[in-house]
Amino acid sequence: MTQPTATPEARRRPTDAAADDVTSLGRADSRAVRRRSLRLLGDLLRHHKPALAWAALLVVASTLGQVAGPWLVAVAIDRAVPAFADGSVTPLVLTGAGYLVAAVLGGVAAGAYVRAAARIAQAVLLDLRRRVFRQTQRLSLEFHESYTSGRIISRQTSDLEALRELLDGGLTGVVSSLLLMVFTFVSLALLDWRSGVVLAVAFVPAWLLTRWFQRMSQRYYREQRTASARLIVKFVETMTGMRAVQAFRREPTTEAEYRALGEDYRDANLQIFGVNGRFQPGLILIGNLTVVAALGVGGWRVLEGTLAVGVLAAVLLYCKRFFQPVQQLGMFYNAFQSATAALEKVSGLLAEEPTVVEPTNPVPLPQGSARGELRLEHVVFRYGDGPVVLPGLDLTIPAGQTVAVVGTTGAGKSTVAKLVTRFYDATEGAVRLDGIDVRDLASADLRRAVVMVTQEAYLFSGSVRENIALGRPGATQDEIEAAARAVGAHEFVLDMPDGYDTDVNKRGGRVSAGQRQLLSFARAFLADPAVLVLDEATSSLDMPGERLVQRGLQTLLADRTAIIIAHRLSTVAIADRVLVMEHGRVVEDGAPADLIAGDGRYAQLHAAWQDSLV
Ligand SMILES: Nc1ncnc2c1ncn2[C@@H]1O[C@H](COP(=O)(O)OP(=O)(O)OP(=O)(O)O)[C@@H](O)[C@H]1O
Repeated sequence: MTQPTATPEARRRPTDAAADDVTSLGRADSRAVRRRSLRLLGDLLRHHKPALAWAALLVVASTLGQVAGPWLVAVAIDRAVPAFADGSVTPLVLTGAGYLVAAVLGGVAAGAYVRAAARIAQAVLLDLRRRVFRQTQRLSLEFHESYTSGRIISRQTSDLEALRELLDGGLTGVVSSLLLMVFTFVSLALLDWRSGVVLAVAFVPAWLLTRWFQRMSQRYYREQRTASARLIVKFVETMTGMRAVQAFRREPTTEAEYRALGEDYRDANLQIFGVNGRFQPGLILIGNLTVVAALGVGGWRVLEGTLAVGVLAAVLLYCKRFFQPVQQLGMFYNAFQSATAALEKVSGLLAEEPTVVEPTNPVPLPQGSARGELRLEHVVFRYGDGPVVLPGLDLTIPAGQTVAVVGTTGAGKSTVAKLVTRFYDATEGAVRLDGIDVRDLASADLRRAVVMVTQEAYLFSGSVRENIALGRPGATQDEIEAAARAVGAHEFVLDMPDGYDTDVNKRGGRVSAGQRQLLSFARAFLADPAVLVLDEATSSLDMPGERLVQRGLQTLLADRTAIIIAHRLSTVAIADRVLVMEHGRVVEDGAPADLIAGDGRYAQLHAAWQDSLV
């Protein structure tokens, strides 16, 4: 029943988000990344088949309208004008009318095509935006602890923006340009195959130049996107850590780092322009040389009398037109490259699998709710393929017991909290709630039974009421107030400008660290879990604040299993049992009074703490 835990090897997928910052991929990886991007694109477009077919019809119609022009010019010069000279006006009127109809229909179809393509593009972008957001919420904490928020922001912003730019105009242009080239070539070959050969020969250097451009710009676009992501990451990191930056006078260093990253980004952009600067004129040159060659060969044949003047005119128009879309294609190719690189990154993010997986056949809790007995059975744990943090932990916490976990920093206390709350899965062994492996519990059941209150006590934008109600959506005002009263938050909430309706992000709605803590206690009280995990919950409080919180805490902990990870030994006093951890092992385990009476680690810690109070 238990889900197999992913091995570190299985978790490392070089083509996925882990390889995000790599700019030059090997051939196989590059192909895998491309396949993944195309799969995503195919999946996104799957729902738009009728609309795509309609857009394809429109673009074909508009291209036919465009390539009909030179053909009609040839007919007009070679047939209609001589016929007119002979007194017959009908051929000239018909070709003129045909030209007009082709031009109008081509224009109308082109307009309709742009609108149809834009509708598809916008729908695809909305879908992608939602997928990225849903995926980032779905992924486990392990992912978020390594894939920084800055990188996710750059997926949601600059990468989706690059895709938007392509889909908004570029792609429509690429499709119609390609089609125009193919149709132009076919029309030319049908009209005069020898000129078709001239064009085909000229296409070889153009194709080689385009391949070179593709290769170079692909590399530089990858570099550009990576440089842009790094820039965003640095910016977000500095902004979120502004207090630390200012407190430690890191401004000059961060500025220098940011400047260096900005220069990398500039250089990456310059490289792209360098490649462009060679590609565009190269193509123009090839295009003009082709026109010269077609004119030379065609002119000779006209003089020989083997080619009609009208056909030569059409040939020249076709040759000129053939290279126009190639140039356009080159320009769109930039947007295309940028978007491909973005799609590669976004598809990498979307291909990530949560490391904490929902069981396929969840085991229900007996009687629908948990009692709260926790058992860690020979739990071995390491983060990814890092060093072993917990070498083998056996621990039983009976339902209703309050356990304080203390120990040196880095001993593995928070790790135990993350395993009990199943933000991570044990590498070996099992964590059981009421005898059931937490990996077999539906996450809804687990989250209802086990609630974690962290030091940051995060408040979402919205009112105080909404923030408390997060504990139990649908709770009544009375229940919310009762929860706030129970933990001692009611009074200060009433003192706020709009009481429970105060917006926590508006002026006057700002709360202190201790008050925020109490609000998160109220939230947890309302959730009424069987097991409560408090990670460093009291460490940021001053003494009076702490006393207030201490009282709230006692109410909160009554009748439920609790694990408190605390640096403040005053919190430990309310615990039934203390665990002292060191290097991932429990080195002492007993009632606080018993441990203080002894001469172990906790007795020393306690004595040192008491000394610090006087
Ligand atoms: N997300 C992570 N990725 C990799 N290693 C981690 C991660 N979180 C913690 N560690 C490592 O695991 C070990 C235990 O960390 P943990 O946070 O559990 O310690 P702790 O006892 O809670 O420490 P503190 O009291 O300082 O919070 C440390 O060596 C730490 O470097």
